[in-house]
Amino acid sequence: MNSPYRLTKTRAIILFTLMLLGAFLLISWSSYEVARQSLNNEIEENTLPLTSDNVYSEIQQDLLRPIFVSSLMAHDTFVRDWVLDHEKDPNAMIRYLSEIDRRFDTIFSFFVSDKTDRYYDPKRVLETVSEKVRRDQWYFQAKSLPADKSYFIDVRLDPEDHARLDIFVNYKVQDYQGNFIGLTGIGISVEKIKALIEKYEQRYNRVIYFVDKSGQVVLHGQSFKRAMNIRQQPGIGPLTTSILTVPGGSYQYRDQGRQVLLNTRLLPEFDWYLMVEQRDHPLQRVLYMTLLKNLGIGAAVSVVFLLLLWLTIGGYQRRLEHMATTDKLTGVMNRQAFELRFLLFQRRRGSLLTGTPVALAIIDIDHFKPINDYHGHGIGDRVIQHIAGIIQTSLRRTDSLCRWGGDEFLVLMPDCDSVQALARMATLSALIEQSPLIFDNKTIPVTVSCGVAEHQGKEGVDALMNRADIALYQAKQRGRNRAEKWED
Ligand SMILES: Nc1nc2c(ncn2[C@@H]2O[C@H](COP(=O)(O)OP(=O)(O)OP(=O)(O)O)[C@@H](O)[C@H]2O)c(=O)[nH]1
Repeated sequence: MNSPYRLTKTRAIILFTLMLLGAFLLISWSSYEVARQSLNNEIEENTLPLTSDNVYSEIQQDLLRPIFVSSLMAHDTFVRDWVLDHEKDPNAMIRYLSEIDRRFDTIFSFFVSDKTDRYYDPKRVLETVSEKVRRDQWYFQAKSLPADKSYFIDVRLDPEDHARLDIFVNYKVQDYQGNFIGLTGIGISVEKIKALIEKYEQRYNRVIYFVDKSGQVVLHGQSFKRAMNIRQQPGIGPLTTSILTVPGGSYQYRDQGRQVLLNTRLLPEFDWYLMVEQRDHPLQRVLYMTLLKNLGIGAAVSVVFLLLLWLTIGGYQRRLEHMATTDKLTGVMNRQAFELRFLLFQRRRGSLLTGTPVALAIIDIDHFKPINDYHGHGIGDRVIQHIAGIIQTSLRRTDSLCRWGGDEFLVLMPDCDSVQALARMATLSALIEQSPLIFDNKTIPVTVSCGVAEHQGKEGVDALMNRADIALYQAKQRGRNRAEKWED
C-alpha cells in the first residue's frame, strides 16, 4: 500500500534534488563565468597592455640604441670626409670604430666602403666584400635598400662564436649629395636582449618573445619551447595573419586546453612584433577554487536540505497514511484500508492461484442503540473500543480486523474455511459475553452476533460481504450472541 506514495515521494525528492543542484550549478557557474570574464577583460584591456608598454619602453631603449649609434656613425662628417678623401688612412677608420665600441659598449662596429669594397672593423681591415660571395649578401642587400629606408636589421651568427646570435644594424652612408658611399653599423649580442626578456618574463610572470613580419620567432627567452614560426603553433596559428597585418592588438586563444591572452605591439624600427602572453593568472586559479568550493557547499547544503525534506515528508506521509487508513476511535483498519487490503489479497490470490480457503466474518454489537441511549454516546464509544480490543486479542497475525462503521467489525481470515471461521467466531462471541465493560463500578454486559462466509472464486468484497451479512442476519434472527455461517 505504501509503494505508490513512496514512488511519488522519491520522484519529488529526485526532482527537488535536480532543481536544487541545477540552481546551485547555474548560479555558481554563471558567477564564475562573469568573474572569469571580467578578470580576462581586465588582463586583456589593462594588465597585459600595461606590461606590454613597460616591456616595450624598457626593451626599446636597448634595441633602439644600436640604431641610434649606427645613425650617428652614418651621419658623422669624419666618416664621410674620410671616404671622400679616398680612405687614405685605414688606421683612422680602425681607431674610429674601436672608439665607437669603447664609448657605446657595442660588441662590434664596422664600415664597408662602396668604392673599394673594403671591410673595416675595430681591429683591422678585413678582406673586400664581393657580390659573388654568399656570406657577403647582407651588404648588397643593404646597398639596394629603397631610398626611403636608411637601414636594415639582420640577426645572424656571431662571426667569432657561432653558437651565439648577434643583431646587426646596417646603416647606409651617403655623401653630401645623397650618393651611397658605404655601409656602417654595429652589432649587439642577442644574449643581452634574451637576458632582458627573461628578466621581464620573471618580473611580470608572462611569456615574452618577438616575431618578424613572416611570423618567425626572432627573439625569445630560455623557457620558450614552441614552433619557431607562430603559423605552425597550434592555437595562435590561425590568428597569425590578423596579428601581422595590424600594428598591435589583444587576442585570446587556447593552447592545450588552457586559455592564453596575448597582446601584440609592432616595433616599427625593427619591423618586429613584441608578443606578451598571459597564461594561468594566479587569480584565475583562485576563481576556479572558489567555484569548486561553492559547488561543494551547494552540494552539501542540498544533501542536508534534501535529507531534512525526506525525513519531514516521510513523517507527514506516515501520519497522513495512518490517518487515512486507521479508524480514529479504535485504532484498527478503516473501511478504505480494508477495501485496499482485500484488493491486494485478491490480486495475490489470483497470481498465486492458491487453493487455501479464506473466510470473512461480520461482527455486530447486539442492541448497541439502547447502550448509547441509556449510557450516553461516550460510553457507547468505550463499548466499541472494548469490543475492538477483545477481537484483536483473539486474532492470528495473518488476520485483518476492520471497523466497517458504527458498531460493525469485519475480520478477514486467510487459511481458514467457513467451518473453522464459524468455530472461531463462536468462541469469540462467548469470550465477549464473558467480558463485560466495567467502569465506575458499573458493569455493562455486551454481546455480539457474527455472520461468516467463505470466499468463492473471484468474487469481490461486496459479494462476499453480502453473503456474510445474510449469515449475520440469521444470527440476529436466531437470538443474537451467536455466530452463523452462510449456507447455499
Ligand atoms: N457511540 C457511538 N455510537 C455510534 C457510532 N456509530 C454509530 N453509532 C450508533 O450505533 C447504533 C447502531 O444501531 P443499529 O445497529 O442500527 O441497531 P442495534 O441497536 O445495534 O440493533 P441490532 O444490531 O439489531 O442488535 C446507532 O444508534 C448509531 O447512532 C459511534 O461511533 N459511536
